[in-house]
Amino acid sequence: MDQSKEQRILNSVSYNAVKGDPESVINCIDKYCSQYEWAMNVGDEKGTILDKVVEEADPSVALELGTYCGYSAIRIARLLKPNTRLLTIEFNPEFASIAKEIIEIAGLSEKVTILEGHSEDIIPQLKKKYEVETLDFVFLDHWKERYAPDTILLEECGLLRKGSILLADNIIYPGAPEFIKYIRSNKRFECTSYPSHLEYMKVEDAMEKAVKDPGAAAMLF
Ligand SMILES: Cc1ccc(Cc2cc(O)c(O)c(C(=O)NC/C=C/[C@H]3O[C@@H](n4cnc5c(N)ncnc54)[C@H](O)[C@@H]3O)c2)cc1
Ligand SMILES: [Mg+2]
Repeated sequence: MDQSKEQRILNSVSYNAVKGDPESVINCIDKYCSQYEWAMNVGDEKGTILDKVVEEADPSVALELGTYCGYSAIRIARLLKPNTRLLTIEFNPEFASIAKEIIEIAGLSEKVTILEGHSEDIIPQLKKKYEVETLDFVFLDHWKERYAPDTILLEECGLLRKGSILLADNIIYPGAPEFIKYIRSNKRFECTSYPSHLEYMKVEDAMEKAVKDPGAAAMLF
């Protein structure tokens, strides 16, 4: 049976990237996906926006929804301080195992925990099973119709605090209209849109940042 695209991405990383060097893994995936096979990694243009928001959040505990091949997990984890961690949820077992190997090649296995399963099943386990108090940063990049229900679920599970930062990919393409409607009409979130382009393409796309109760957090300091 011939290999999947994701397996071919792993092959390229395994052959071309410098072990233990996250930047070389990021560059290798971007090169492969822009030259040979398009894949739904956040990519370098939107990845730069992701980097900036992660640096702003400076998270102790970060969550990603939709690991895929681990590209954005590596972008996030490479910026995390010592003794901080990224939890990333992925329900496709093949993608989870490929991501695990790619994250290992980047030398970031200590900082990243891949939680295999559906976000709607795992989010309610984060506090007790994964010892999460609250999440400082959440990157949403899974099925777009799950963005809104999972944001509501994060709230219901008491996982968001004053100042928690959410960042959502693909607000224009494929689009996440229910999420945008929910988050922009929710007084407790301050939203910012970052226009960009679909990974490896000239198609318009955007990312949306939503900060929970920003004023309150600001008043604390
Ligand atoms: C045909 C076509 C192709 C690409 C595009 C453009 C385009 C561009 C992009 O940046 C995109 O992010 C996307 C996109 O669809 N992303 C969906 C990403 C899913 C990954 O997350 C996993 N997953 C999905 N739901 C869950 C869930 N509840 N719990 C746990 N894991 C989940 C899946 O297992 C995948 O690993 C699409 C538009 C149209
Ligand atoms: Mg995406």
